[in-house]
Amino acid sequence: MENPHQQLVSTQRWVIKIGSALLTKPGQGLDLNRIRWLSGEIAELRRQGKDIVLVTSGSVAAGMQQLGWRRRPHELHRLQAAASVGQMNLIHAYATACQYYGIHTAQILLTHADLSERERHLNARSALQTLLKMGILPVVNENDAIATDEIRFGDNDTLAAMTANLIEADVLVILTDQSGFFDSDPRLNPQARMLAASAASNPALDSMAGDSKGELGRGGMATKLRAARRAARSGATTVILSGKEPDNLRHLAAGNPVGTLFWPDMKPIKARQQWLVGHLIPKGKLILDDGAVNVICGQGRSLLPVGIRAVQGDFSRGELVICCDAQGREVARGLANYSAAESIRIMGQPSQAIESLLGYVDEPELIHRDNLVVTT
Ligand SMILES: Nc1ncnc2c1ncn2[C@@H]1O[C@H](COP(=O)(O)OP(=O)(O)O)[C@@H](O)[C@H]1O
Ligand SMILES: N[C@@H](CCC(=O)OP(=O)(O)O)C(=O)O
Repeated sequence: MENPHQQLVSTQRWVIKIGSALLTKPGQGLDLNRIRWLSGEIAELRRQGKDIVLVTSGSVAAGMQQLGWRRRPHELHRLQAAASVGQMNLIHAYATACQYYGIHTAQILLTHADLSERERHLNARSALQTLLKMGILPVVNENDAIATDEIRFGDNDTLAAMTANLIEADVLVILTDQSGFFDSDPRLNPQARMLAASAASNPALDSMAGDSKGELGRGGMATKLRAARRAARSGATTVILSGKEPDNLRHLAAGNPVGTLFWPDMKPIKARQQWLVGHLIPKGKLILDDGAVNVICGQGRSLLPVGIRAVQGDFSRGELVICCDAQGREVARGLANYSAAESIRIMGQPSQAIESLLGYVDEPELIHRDNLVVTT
């Protein structure tokens, strides 16, 4: 591809994520100046006709400064307190900066649970779509005040990618403190070289992305790479870009080669299946024999109990499970028709035996093909 950035010129719907590393300095709260000029850049993209959803970090750092805390706390209840205090300031900073450009802003706070429950997922999507239609800039963050480990996105890279899936964005821009994605962590290796572009699924990228991060960041590059791959599932192109250089967003919109671009090279999955694999939390694992792997991956068939060799975890009927090959590599995800205890009793057996083994039969398949998504 000659200049893969060129394809961004004609794109319409962008999710832009602004990370903690960019917005805050340890102990100094929010960088209001940066919020102001980034808002100006976003205003310019909107003037060019793009629909923008902003995903922003910064609530914990802002709250820490207001509460006079010098170190990011580790205890969940103190993080929740800092985030609740800081979120007020964060949203106020964006609202004020955007008002200057005549832009109305709206706050959307999400937890993983909001996106994993189908009805709430659809509600979040329609809320974002309505705001975009009305010309309002949605400003999204994790609802840290109520997020426990069970329902946490964990880092805003994941939240931004899920938001991109949710609204089927064309582009996900991850603004951070580095100019792009390097072949090793530039914080640790001064010789590291930045990549201009890559296919999102390129396996060589895995060993390049370090998990080191700034004092206030959560994910490092590893979560950004995972976010790029997640966004690619709904067909989005991701760009990791420095949010420190004025005009970077404008350059990007003009098709200039700034940052590192990851183009989607996997087949896009339908909206419902995306929700299924991307938003639900897996509750267990099924280990399949080679025959079962071949028919579900190669022929798009349902998974029958006869192809199961082992069952792990504790899941109920209707919950998401990961399907792995005999080597433990994930090959698919899907909604189980039987609980973990029932699956153990019927594994390795033909479907006709389910009734005699359990005393009842719900479905002949352990996972029906409509509820099964191949993920390799
Ligand atoms: N391959 C890599 N290329 C660029 N940065 C990397 C890489 N591996 C690790 N990093 C680190 O990731 C950091 C950015 O992640 P993080 O601090 O979580 O930022 P943010 O708060 O913007 O999400 C960089 O400052 C850098 O040290
Ligand atoms: N929701 C948190 C942000 C989480 C976080 O730090 O994410 P990231 O910017 O990806 O490192 C906050 O607003 O402080």
